[in-house]
Amino acid sequence: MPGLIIHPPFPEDLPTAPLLIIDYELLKIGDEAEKERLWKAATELGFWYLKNHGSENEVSDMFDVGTEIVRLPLEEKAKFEQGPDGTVAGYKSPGANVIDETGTRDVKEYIVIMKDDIFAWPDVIHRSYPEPVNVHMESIIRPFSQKAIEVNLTILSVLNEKLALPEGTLAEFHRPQIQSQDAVKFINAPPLVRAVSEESVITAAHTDYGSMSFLHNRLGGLQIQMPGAENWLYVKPIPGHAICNIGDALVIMTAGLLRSNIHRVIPPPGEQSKYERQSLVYFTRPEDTTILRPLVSSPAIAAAVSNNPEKDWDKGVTSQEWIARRASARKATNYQGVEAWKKYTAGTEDEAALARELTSLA
Ligand SMILES: O=C(O)CCC(=O)C(=O)O
Ligand SMILES: [Fe+2]
Repeated sequence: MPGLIIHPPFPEDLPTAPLLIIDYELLKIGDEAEKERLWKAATELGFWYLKNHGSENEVSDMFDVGTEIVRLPLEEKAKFEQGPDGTVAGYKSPGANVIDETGTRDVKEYIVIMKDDIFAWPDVIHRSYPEPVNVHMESIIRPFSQKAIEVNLTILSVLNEKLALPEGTLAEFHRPQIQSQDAVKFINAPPLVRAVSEESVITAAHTDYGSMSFLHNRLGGLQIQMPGAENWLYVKPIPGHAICNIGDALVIMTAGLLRSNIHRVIPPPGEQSKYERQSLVYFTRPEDTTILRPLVSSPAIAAAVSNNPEKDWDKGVTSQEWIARRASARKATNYQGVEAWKKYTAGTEDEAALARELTSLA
């Protein structure tokens, strides 16, 4: 039973990133002080821990499902390979993605199950999946997704209020029943001893593509750069706590008021490196046809736009196009050298400086 593995603890002597711990129960009852702390976390760092999220059992079951999938023979998993066209749905085999500008291939594998397929099942909207997905769809994958959507939409509603957007504005762009690139992702990376060298990253530095990510990991390895700093700090996993972060779509929609922080994954530290590293994310992303541009019905966002006329926040692409560009540029088969890698994998990381300037004014 994968769930029974006892991992060594995260080393005590490593510097870690000071993420705020936000209490989901308090957010749900509308606690003003907690909403203010969420706003601080979302604007200053874009990353925070979430406790009392009420999905621990669903998360644990999802780790078991994910493990069952990655244990299938590679030939079986390969039938569901994502392909190079920018779709995020399906299986990604080890080596199918690039982790740096020189074209180094990755060692991790992952399976991405789309929200639209989860709720339409047994009908297929985007694609089909390995058999364990069908077996556990109704009993595990759908209940987990429901909880994750509830958490992410609750957070979006607090941010909507803090941004002084007309009520329900962010919710209108994230209706669960409308097609989007929302997805559950389960990632599996081999132990250091087998295939990963200490220098090699598991996941290249990136910002997330969408709106809100609800992440669960058990071993260290996730790292972030604090605003303005070049060095990487570990985000220490805390049992029962999710890690939440903002993605590019919300940076663009808020003209930089919210922050999508750069992060990467390296092999787990110390004794933990001897173990397989698994993680689970639910990505909430705007509906596919949403055009990424600032929501100027918020006075604060309108001011952020007009105070920075040189900044072109109107990306002229839909959410789906934004995601497809970034996802396809990471495929090893699409790798075209350093310049193309930089250009096509780019997210909103360059807007971070502006976001900082604006939040310090707020
Ligand atoms: O595995 C992790 O802890 C983080 C994964 C991640 O950043 C991602 O998949 O976007
Ligand atoms: Fe990420």
